[in-house]
Amino acid sequence: MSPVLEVRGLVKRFDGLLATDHVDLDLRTGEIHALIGPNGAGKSTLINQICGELTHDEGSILLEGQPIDALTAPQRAQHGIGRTFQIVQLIGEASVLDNVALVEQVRQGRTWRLFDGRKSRVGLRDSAMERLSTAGLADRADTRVLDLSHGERKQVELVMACALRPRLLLLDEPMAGLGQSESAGMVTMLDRLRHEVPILLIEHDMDAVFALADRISVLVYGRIVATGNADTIRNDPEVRQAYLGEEDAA
Ligand SMILES: Nc1ncnc2c1ncn2[C@@H]1O[C@H](COP(=O)(O)OP(=O)(O)OP(=O)(O)O)[C@@H](O)[C@H]1O
Repeated sequence: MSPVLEVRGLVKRFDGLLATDHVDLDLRTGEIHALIGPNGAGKSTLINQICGELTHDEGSILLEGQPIDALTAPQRAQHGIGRTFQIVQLIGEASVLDNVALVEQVRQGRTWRLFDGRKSRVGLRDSAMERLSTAGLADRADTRVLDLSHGERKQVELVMACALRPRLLLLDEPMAGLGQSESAGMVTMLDRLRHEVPILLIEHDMDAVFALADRISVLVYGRIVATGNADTIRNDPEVRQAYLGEEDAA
């Protein structure tokens, strides 16, 4: 079975800088693949090329075996490349359940109206409630989004991104700005979601990365220097040197 996402020989140059240096990477069904690396290593640049916000100079990107190089960012989103925290916007005055139900409604191709009849409303709310239960957020269903904590909002955004049923999710630092218990909540939630949608995860929180990732790829100066499970990465000499180098510089 081909990987959900395959990046082959990707190159991105900014003037003289090689920001992406012949990167090969794949994302498989059911996995969380973390992309880590020091500041400026090229993680965001790589993710931006995958979702189509940046063009690449060389190489190819395949979604379920099909090249998507010629597709624009909106077209890639339509083909199932999902990315929080940009693709969905929360309606603060509405409940968590209604926010998720609205995304269900949009996915089902209905008009953007706050529910057009009791029957459809019940169906959409049932689907939304199921999603919230799977994510461990059922007890917040009736809470207004305005009344959620920052971490809970990020979790709801993630549920909404999943309600669009993407083929994969690109997550750029989902733990950023979260407190300790909120990070723990996000880790639990991502752990549950991996079976629903494969995730390419950029994250600086190494505890979260080591807790969640099936595989980890390490990017240094635009180049993947190692890919493997947590133990392989922890013991890789080039990785240790890259991170030690960063500590020395601090
Ligand atoms: N639009 C741009 N024009 C020129 N250089 C850029 C541009 N975007 C990024 N760069 C450079 O490309 C390199 C990689 O940047 P990028 O933001 O992808 O790294 P990163 O690994 O995501 O960093 P961080 O962890 O700090 O977010 C950096 O040297 C950065 O200065």
